[in-house]
Amino acid sequence: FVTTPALSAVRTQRATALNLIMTEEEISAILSKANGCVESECAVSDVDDLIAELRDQQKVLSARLENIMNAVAHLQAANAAGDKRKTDDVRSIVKDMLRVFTTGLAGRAASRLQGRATSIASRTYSSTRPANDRIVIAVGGNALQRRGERLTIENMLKAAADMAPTIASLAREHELVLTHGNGPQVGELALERSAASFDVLGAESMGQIGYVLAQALSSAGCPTAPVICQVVVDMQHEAFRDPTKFVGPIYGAKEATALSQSFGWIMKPDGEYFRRVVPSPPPVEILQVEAIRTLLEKCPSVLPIACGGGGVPVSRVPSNPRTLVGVEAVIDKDRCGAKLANELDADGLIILTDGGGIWQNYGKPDAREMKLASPEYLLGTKAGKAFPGSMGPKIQAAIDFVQNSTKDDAWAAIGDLRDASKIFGNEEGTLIKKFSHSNGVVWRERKKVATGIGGPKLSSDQHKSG
Ligand SMILES: Nc1ncnc2c1ncn2[C@@H]1O[C@H](COP(=O)(O)OP(=O)(O)O)[C@@H](O)[C@H]1O
Ligand SMILES: NC(=O)OP(=O)(O)O
Repeated sequence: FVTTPALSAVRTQRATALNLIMTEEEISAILSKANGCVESECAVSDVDDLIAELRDQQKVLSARLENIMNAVAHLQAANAAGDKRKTDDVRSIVKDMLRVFTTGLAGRAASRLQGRATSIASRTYSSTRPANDRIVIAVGGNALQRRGERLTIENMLKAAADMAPTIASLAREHELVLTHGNGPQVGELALERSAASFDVLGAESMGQIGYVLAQALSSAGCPTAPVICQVVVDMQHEAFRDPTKFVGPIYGAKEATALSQSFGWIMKPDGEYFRRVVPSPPPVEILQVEAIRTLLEKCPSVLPIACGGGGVPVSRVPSNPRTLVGVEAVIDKDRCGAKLANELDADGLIILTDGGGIWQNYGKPDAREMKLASPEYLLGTKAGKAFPGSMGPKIQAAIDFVQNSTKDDAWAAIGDLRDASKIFGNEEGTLIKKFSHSNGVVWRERKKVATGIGGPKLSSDQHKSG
């Protein structure tokens, strides 16, 4: 922009083009500070004032630029479907983009208030949810590593790049915190360095995954701040006597016995194969929660990535509780995500997997998927207590979040990452919230057998060692 009074005449003639950059109000705020400075002695305080004004404007312009980049990413994604794209959806995105250009310049205060909520939003999926909910989204370690593929950084980057537009699109509409699993990755790191302890390996996996997600999300127009979180656990918890968390690859029976004898690993069956298990105590205290809250409140355009891998497990030394020590464990990221969501007073918790929602009689011919379930219903079925396989901790996390929330309409959802946008309208996945009719459960009509979407997870689909 130009900082001479002559600008206003030019501006009147080319109002539309210039208004896309700065409003009259914003330009005059800068001009008045600059003119005041030039007309006086340019005192230190005057220049400081001008600098502060310019910095403020710089932030506003960066946010606008980001909105435009988001619009481009969103339109590209919508247009990529070619002949199969839904024209109504594309039109709705373009309308939202127009709204950004016409209402997004209503002055600095409005722009700050709008934050991420109205930056650029496709509202195609939010018809049943108010925009700008505060939501914690948990993605599984398996979402970063497609089943059947080797766990390499290259494959992780590819999986993250596939996932990023979905998360970026939700982040434009809602106030998100992203958390992620680390089961496959932390197990792989443990294979490389068997002497390292799981707190350190956990922190390393968080750094690795946080970086990969940050890179992919940034390319999708969504700036992030990965935070390495420490999470206090109770060393007396029974989880230390009965390790349950699967980490790393699968092995055949002979290989598993040999590894157990060589390294003292505890191996448990996972389907027809075996996998290493480590203790997984519940999270008691998330030490960086205030930092995450501050990020949400002060930097609305930045998406915090927090409590990855359930956080680094630490315990307090009983004789000096300020002193922390690392713990040999891997916390479940869904349970930690639920705690994080409660502590941030979130509206929702979404747990994204590479399967569907919650199935009854999972993997059997008479399987059916829950569309809507109340926490009470889930607690009363084996789902809430001893649901087999990996779904148990997810269901428990959803129940914990909804029941511990101070909000009556708090909700949790479990579904496939690829269906993330449809989860909001309850078109896909399972929604968990308080309700009393229909005995606390509504079944999804159309899917009859859980052998396609949400079908049984075969161990042979998982990544193998090496
Ligand atoms: N009752 C069930 N309903 C749906 N999925 C189930 C059920 N029981 C086990 N699963 C399996 O759990 C998987 C999700 O768990 P997991 O792979 O551990 O998730 P993450 O993505 O967090 O690593 C689904 O893809 C599905 O194969
Ligand atoms: N820490 C954790 O729960 O990781 P996964 O989701 O990958 O199992």
